[in-house]
Formats: sequence, structure tokens, C-alpha cells
Amino acid sequence: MAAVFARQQETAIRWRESTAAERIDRIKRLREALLDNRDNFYAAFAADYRKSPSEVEASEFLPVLEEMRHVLGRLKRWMKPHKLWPTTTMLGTSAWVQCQPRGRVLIVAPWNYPLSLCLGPLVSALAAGNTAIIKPSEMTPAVSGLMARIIAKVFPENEVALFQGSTPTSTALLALPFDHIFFTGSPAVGKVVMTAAAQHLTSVTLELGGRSPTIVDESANLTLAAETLMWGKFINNGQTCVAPDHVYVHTSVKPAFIDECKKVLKARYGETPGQQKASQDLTRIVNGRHTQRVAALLSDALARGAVAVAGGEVDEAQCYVAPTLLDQVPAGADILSTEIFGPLLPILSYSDLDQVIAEINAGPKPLALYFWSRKQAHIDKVLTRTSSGGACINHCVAQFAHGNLPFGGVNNSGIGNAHGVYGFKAFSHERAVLRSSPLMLIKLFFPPYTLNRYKLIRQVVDMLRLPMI
Ligand SMILES: NC(=O)c1ccc[n+]([C@@H]2O[C@H](COP(=O)([O-])OP(=O)(O)OC[C@H]3O[C@@H](n4cnc5c(N)ncnc54)[C@H](O)[C@@H]3O)[C@@H](O)[C@H]2O)c1
Repeated sequence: MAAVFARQQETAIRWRESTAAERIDRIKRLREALLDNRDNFYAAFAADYRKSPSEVEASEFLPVLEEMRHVLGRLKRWMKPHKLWPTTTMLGTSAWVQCQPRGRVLIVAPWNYPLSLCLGPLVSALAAGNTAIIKPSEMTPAVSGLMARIIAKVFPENEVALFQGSTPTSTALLALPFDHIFFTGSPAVGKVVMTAAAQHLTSVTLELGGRSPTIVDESANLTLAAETLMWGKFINNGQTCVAPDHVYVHTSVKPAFIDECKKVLKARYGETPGQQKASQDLTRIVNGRHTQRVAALLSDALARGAVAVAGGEVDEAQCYVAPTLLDQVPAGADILSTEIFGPLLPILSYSDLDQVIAEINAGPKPLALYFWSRKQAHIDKVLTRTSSGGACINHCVAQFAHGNLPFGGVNNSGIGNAHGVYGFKAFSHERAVLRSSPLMLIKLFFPPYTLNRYKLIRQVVDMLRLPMI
């Protein structure tokens, strides 16, 4: 891989001059190859974790195709130098921001949305004019293998290369002096990536995880809350970075909310546990190890007195855990202190919104925060008093799909943003360019510092106390 990395250098330097048309052509070739392989992807996703074609379309193809469309329509504009007015002392100069490709970039991706989280960032990287090396997850071998074949067909290795493998492959790649690393995965591995990047002072975008809290207040439209929350929680069987982890429900509406959620689950996946298990719409847990991890969270909660008001069935051999709603989960249960990443939803009661906000603020800053309410004062309070990568009001997970919104975390849930122009900028160096003229004001500040010159500089500095017009 070091040899491929070395060969990408010549391309990366040449691509500094690449035009919008050339970059668009690369993205279009990738798009055609993806669409030519639609059925192969259905088969690969089915083999890896029985993801249904509808979810492959909605949660893998759709975000990538949408990203491509967004980029193709706007790239020319994004690439144009962004001209800026001179500030007071810079009168007589012109200035602009030139977005340059960073150069050679590394994209390391997780297993939960293997296509979307490898190729979405790749679209941004190509739009910004970079070469790329991709390291998908080892946990979805069928999808990763198919992507490797497609990438090798569309791009020579000195442009885009994909290396399959687990931690040793990542470690070897992370030792190389990339110009940018775009990592999606857990906060724990995010720290490993940032430490490795620090050796070369490589810039990073870290798209991480953590627990995303959710609140349903007494004014919420409970039908809407149940419909959207059951979708965001159980799509990909809960294996979603922005999936709601636990939900605080106002005591006065909790029984009605649980009833609504149960109705939605039955309508979507089947009336009985047997029908739900047979549903083709429920993705499986990615492997035995993760099934055991999720099953252990469930049995710990049940052993401590939690009640499964829906679901609760586990078949480890088939990597199956039913969509499960847990009531009366006691403080101290493991499920309340770790990212669940599976189909378990603890439903907690609250009567004081300030207390919920205090609990959220006591933990690491989440990737997402969701609030169902019709009270504007409550919405304002939650949005101003908390911090999270993103937030939705009366919806969940959908913020990921909005191409004009930045997508990213904050501190423990991530650094930097992806998607649309934010993704383009993540993979660009925003170079500041100043062009001077003989009339530049700053000339008056050059030495020798005579008394008059000193007085003039001082007057200009004093003038800066005046308000901007
Ligand atoms: N913010 C987002 O956009 C986003 C999206 C999806 C998943 N996630 C997060 O990803 C996590 C789940 O995915 P995962 O289990 O694949 O994450 P992970 O951090 O275990 O692995 C991510 C990638 O890093 C590699 N890796 C693992 N250990 C490594 C190490 N020690 N050194 C170098 N590389 C290593 C893996 O091979 C994989 O390619 C969750 O925390 C989830 O919230 C975040």
C-alpha cells in the first residue's frame, strides 16, 4: 500500500489543476458503475447481514446518489475563488479564498452503512480534486469485496485504491503521511486515528458515535413521534450512528406513547414474535459477536428489573434480536451507559424537562439529539441549553439526508463535517490569497518608524474603535 500511496503523489499534484468537468466525469463514472451493480449489491448486503433491497436503496444508494447529484449541480460554483472585500487596513488590495485539493486522502469506514459511508465521502473527496485510498470495514466482506472490484474497474490505483483488511491494514495506512484522513467509526478508534494523524500533523475529519438522547414531551403529536422514532430506531436494526439510544417520555403521555409504538411495530413487522422474526424488512445484526453484545445488554437490563413491553426475543444463531421496547429500566443498567447499536429502546419517564437537560449535559456531547414537542418554548429551551452534532425536532435520523445541512459530531461525537459543500470543504484546503497593488494603504506602515509614522499608525489603530458601518 505504501507503493500505491507513493504513486498517488504525482496524480495528486497534477489534479491540483483539474477542472470541474474532469471531476464531474470521475463522479459520473463511479455512479454508472454503482448502478450497473445494483443487483450485485442486493446480493452482497443480503449475504453480509440480510439487509432488504428497499433498505439498500433507501439507506445506501439514496444518500450516495443524492450526494452525487448535489455535487454535480454545484461543483463549478464551489470551485470558483471566493472574493472578499478588503478590511480597513487592507484597502488597496484584493483577496479571495482558493479551495485547493488537500492532495492524497484516506477514508476509513465502519460496517453499518458500508456503501454509503465509503462512497459518500469519496464523492466529496473527488469533488474537491483529491486522490483517495479507502479502507472499508472487515465486518461486511461481501459488500467490501464488491466495492473493491468496482473501484478497481473505475479508477487506476494511482487515482483511487481500496484496501480490504482489519486493524493491521488500518494501522499500516495510518502510518502514511496523508494530507487528510476522513474517519467514520467509534470514538475509541477515533482517538487512535487522531493520535496517528498527529505524527504527520495530518488534518482529520472524525465522524464518530456515542449515545443519542431523545425526548417526547407532553405536547408531542404521539402518532407522529411513534411513526418517526420507530423508523429511526429500527432501520438497519438499530445499527445506525444517529439512531436514538434512549427516549425520555413525559410521565403523563408515556402509556399512550408506548401503545402507539407497539401499534407501529406490529403494523410494520408483524403481529406476533414469529411473524416479526420472519419479516424480510428487519436487517440482521452484523455478526455473532455483536449479537452477543446486544443480547447481553438486554439480559442485564431484564435481570435488573426492566420490562420488555415489546420484543425481547433473541436467536443468537441467526443474529436476531427482535425490535424491543424496554420500560422501567433502572439507573445503573449497562444499556443506559453505552452506545446500544442494536434494536433495543429503553423508554424512561420524566416530569421535569430541566432535569432531562441536566442529565444530557452531564454526559459527552452526543452526535444527535431528538425532541418531539409542539411547545415552541420547550423547543427553544432544549436547543439552546444542550449541545450535539445535529438535532431534529419532531423527527429523527433525517438530518443525515439533508444535503444542505452539515453532518458531523461535536467533541466526543466527532470533529468536522461531511455532506454537500461541507464535505467539499472538508477535503479542500481553503487557501487565503491576497493580491496587492501599488496603492495599498499598509505601505504607510512600513519602517523607518519616524515620529510622524508612529502617530499615523496610532491614529489608524485608534480609528479601529469606531463601529463598522
Ligand atoms: N458519525 C457517523 O457518521 C457514523 C456513522 C456510522 C457509524 N459511526 C460509529 O461507528 C461505530 C460503529 O462502527 P465500527 O464498529 O465499524 O467502528 P470501529 O471504530 O470499530 O471501526 C471503524 C473502522 O476502523 C477500523 N479500525 C478498528 N479498530 C481499529 C484500530 N485499532 N486502529 C485502526 N483502525 C481500526 C475498522 O477496521 C473500520 O474500518 C459506532 O460508534 C457508530 O456510532 C459513526
